[in-house]
Amino acid sequence: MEVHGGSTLDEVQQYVDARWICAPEAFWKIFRFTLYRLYPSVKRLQIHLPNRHQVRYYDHQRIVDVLNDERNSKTMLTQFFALNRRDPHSRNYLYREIPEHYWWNNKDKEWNRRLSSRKVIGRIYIVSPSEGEKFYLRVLLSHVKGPTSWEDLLTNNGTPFNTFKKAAEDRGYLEMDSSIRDCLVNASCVRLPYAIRRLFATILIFCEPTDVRSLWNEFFTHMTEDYQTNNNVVELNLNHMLLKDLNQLLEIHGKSTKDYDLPSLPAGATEENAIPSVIQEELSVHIPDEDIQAVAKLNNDQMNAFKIIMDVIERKQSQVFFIDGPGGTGKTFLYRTLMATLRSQGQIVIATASSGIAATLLPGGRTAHSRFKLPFDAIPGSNCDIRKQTDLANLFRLATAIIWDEAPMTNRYCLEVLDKSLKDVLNSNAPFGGKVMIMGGDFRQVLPVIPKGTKAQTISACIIKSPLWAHTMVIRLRQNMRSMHDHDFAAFLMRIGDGVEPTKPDDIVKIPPQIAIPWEGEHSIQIFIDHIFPQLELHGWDASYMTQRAILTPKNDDVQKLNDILINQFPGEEHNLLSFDKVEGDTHNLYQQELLNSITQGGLPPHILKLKKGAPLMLLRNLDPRYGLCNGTRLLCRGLFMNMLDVEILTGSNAGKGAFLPRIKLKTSASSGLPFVLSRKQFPVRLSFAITINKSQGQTIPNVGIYLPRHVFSHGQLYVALSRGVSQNSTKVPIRDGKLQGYLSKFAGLLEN
Ligand SMILES: Nc1ncnc2c1ncn2[C@@H]1O[C@H](COP(=O)(O)OP(=O)(O)OP(=O)(O)O)[C@@H](O)[C@H]1O
Repeated sequence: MEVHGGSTLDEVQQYVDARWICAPEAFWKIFRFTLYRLYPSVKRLQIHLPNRHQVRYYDHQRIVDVLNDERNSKTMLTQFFALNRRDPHSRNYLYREIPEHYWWNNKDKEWNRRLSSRKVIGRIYIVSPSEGEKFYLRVLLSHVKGPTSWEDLLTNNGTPFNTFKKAAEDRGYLEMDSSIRDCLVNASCVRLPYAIRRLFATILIFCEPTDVRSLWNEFFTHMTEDYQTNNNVVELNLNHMLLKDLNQLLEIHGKSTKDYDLPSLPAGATEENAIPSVIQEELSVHIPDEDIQAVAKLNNDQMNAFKIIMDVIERKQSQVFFIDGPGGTGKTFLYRTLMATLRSQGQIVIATASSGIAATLLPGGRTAHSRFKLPFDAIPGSNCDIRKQTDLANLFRLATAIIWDEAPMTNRYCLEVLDKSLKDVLNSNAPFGGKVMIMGGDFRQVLPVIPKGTKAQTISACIIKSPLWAHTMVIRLRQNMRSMHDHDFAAFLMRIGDGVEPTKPDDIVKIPPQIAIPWEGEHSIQIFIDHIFPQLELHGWDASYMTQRAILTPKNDDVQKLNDILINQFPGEEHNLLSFDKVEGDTHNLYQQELLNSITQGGLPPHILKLKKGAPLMLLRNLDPRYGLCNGTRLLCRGLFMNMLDVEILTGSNAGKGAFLPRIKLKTSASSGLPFVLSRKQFPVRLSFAITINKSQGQTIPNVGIYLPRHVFSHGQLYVALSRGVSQNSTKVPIRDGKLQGYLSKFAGLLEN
């Protein structure tokens, strides 16, 4: 609106003139009420290169005087260095954290200790990457605590650097072009050729290397070292052997060496009549001796199930089974016995499970999604990606039985999609194309996850709601073998699982006194930790100690809090490995690093991965399910480098084996609630002293702690957590002593935070 006419345009005046003040606003102003308020207040922090800060002066001042005035040499940043030189307390903070503890005295140009508890947030001014050194200075200031001078900031481990970029690179704050090569260089020092081949395949799939051929040339000898020692073979053969091995490793992710810039296998190198690798792989699954001998150990229920299933197989009939048993009744034990018996007769059993971690407990186990090539979101009408003429279809034709553990966690449509596809591939109208299908699980445990779904939606997604359920023979296992030496505990678990344990108001369950650790304040958390991880400082590197224990809690935030406490108590030198975060397609750098680094999500590794050698980890991606590297696999950190982790597998049928992990790009999913896709390049692991309850499903944890600062949030979680334990004496839950409605007792749940 233009109010003033005339040639000169005064925007400010126009705004003032055009203002309309309503009566309430007028009153507000007349009575001088506050017009705006910002809490917590935000303090903007100056950033500049050495001697490149702004200085303000009046026209009448002489430049020489301005330059000689000592006040003009002082800025928030230079005074931050000065503060760190004189005050040891401030050295615990980053530049941006300083305003929370000190206030900027502009008159004296110095940082003074803050006495009030007013909350203040510090923000360093934004610097674009195009500003070069200033940008790298900001990167350093965002990560280095307590620098005392420019020189201090430019020095790492005693080595001085002449640019901020080099100093930031040396500290591991910048992504280096050579990171993939460095990863392979580190791995080749350990000299485990099979692990280097596996790492090479993982890099091809997850790291998008640009110059594959030069990596191949450089690390060829390291990848083929064991071929040379095992066989007296010539270079060409080595080439073929390596390509074939890589092909097998890539196949699991639907890739082959042809997809990369690698030498090609000559036509004759793949024998026409050779057994296809998917079938060969199933035929060569290792059969553990203890599984073959396990038939003699089966209890009555297990033996009954074993006989019924074997009878159907021997008669070459088809049937769908569901092994229904509460946690610890030996469902996995039964599948392993069945598999060992059939496999030792040369038959093929396809072993799958709904979760990666349950799949690793079965020899040759794979996740159902990857083995059946199920669509990501199965809906009625979708199909598995199994084509009739493929080797995979032949594998299903040849298989004697299919096992699907933890089936109740799966959406019923997955089951129906598989049924439809197998009918098509096997040309049969019988359920699952006439195959013997052995599903199993426990409906007391975690059910299919329907994001933001109601209880009714969860129930209707259950497999029992599928028409296939009518064709399913349910076989029950009743005896709890996990806690068979503690009958009271087994009975308590059954009552919790069946929902018949009496509850107090707010659905709080009374916990038996042997399990309870009374909550007497924050120090009780240490007592709790000491129960589960006794003498932790003496057990760095102890794989058997680590596999025997874990703390379970419903939420990721609490997992992180407990892991932080435990890693600080763990012996050894601490290493902080930082992720490289960016927003997909953010060419204008709209999102600042601090924001991206602060994003934490269940499936993402943390920005700062605090590690010590010998500490337990958990893998967050299905890197190589055949080799036991699944989402949820527990690992032990044997060695760590800037771009490579050397780990040992702790759980599942590959326990004890080693692997190398590269940094990989992990992205947030559409359900993250973020308005952008965050891409984080980090090792796909987290610490695993503490894990979420959902990740523990299927595992036996002899010393288990359950930390419930708040109610469990989904069906079956309390039961899953408690049923990981073997007895009351080795299961611990901190609880709050409380008097509830005149009833003095101990209750699970609700610790004060
Ligand atoms: N017949 C048996 N003899 C000896 N030990 C057994 C027997 N059956 C099961 N176990 C042991 O009991 C423990 C629990 O068994 P398993 O993991 O098979 O139970 P599960 O029903 O699969 O449990 P979950 O539902 O929690 O996955 C394991 O340590 C297993 O070795």
